[in-house]
Amino acid sequence: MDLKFFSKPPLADFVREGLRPDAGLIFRQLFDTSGSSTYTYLLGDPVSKEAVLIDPLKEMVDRDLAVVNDLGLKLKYAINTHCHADHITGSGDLKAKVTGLQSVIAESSGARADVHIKHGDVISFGADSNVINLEVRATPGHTDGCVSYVCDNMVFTGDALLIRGCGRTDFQGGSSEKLYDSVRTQLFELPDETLVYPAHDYKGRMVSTIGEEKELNPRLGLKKTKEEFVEIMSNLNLAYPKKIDESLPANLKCGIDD
Ligand SMILES: N[C@@H](CCC(=O)N[C@@H](CSS)C(=O)NCC(=O)O)C(=O)O
Ligand SMILES: [Fe+2]
Repeated sequence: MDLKFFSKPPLADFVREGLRPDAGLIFRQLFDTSGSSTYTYLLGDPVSKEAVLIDPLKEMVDRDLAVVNDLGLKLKYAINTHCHADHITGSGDLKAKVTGLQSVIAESSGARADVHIKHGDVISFGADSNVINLEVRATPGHTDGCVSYVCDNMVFTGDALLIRGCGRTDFQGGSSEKLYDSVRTQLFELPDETLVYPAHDYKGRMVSTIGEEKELNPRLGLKKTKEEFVEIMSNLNLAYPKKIDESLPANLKCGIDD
């Protein structure tokens, strides 16, 4: 086995040790089987029980809240990596169901939210003795308002970097040149062991590492020049997401029905 690609399993029975040896981090990766192949991530502090969801879906809010309730967690934020084109965010429904919950998205997305974040900001939750930080890194290119969130040895990349792929760049102000620069300067600069958790996978894969993607990503791994990447992206010929016409307007309003 090539040890270069071996990383310590991030989860011990889904409770990761290491962030704080005495406390850890509650972590769940939840998958939408209804069509969008979206991953929603639940991160929680076992001490204070404060928790956040990254990229919740409207259709899956009840599933997410069941997990949150089972674990005795209190949701503080519904955090979005970008204004999604293929599904409606669960942020609006979560706000309606969870008192005090705040929605989060990048200011540059142009979408409505309670909290607008930008590159360099830090989103914090958890107890004073176990503060869990998400560092915001702007990773535009799939959309202009895409951000990734770094939490200790994990990065939540949204649609900027997918496992052995990346987000498309043919709508929502997408730019292949920008995406290449974002991945190279903001994501590939992270340690190779950093675990990559994307917003989607269409082939059943769940996690990768920065080291793997640098070596093996067929679109923008280190062997690819920007020119080669732009050429690849201009020939993807993907069909538009089926729900784009309902998703974009709804997500610009944070998924809240007027
Ligand atoms: N078939 C799906 C949409 C698939 C798609 O376009 N996915 C996006 C991410 S959601 S905006 C993407 O960037 N894909 C990149 C790729 O290489 O697949 C649907 O109809 O919803
Ligand atoms: Fe997207």
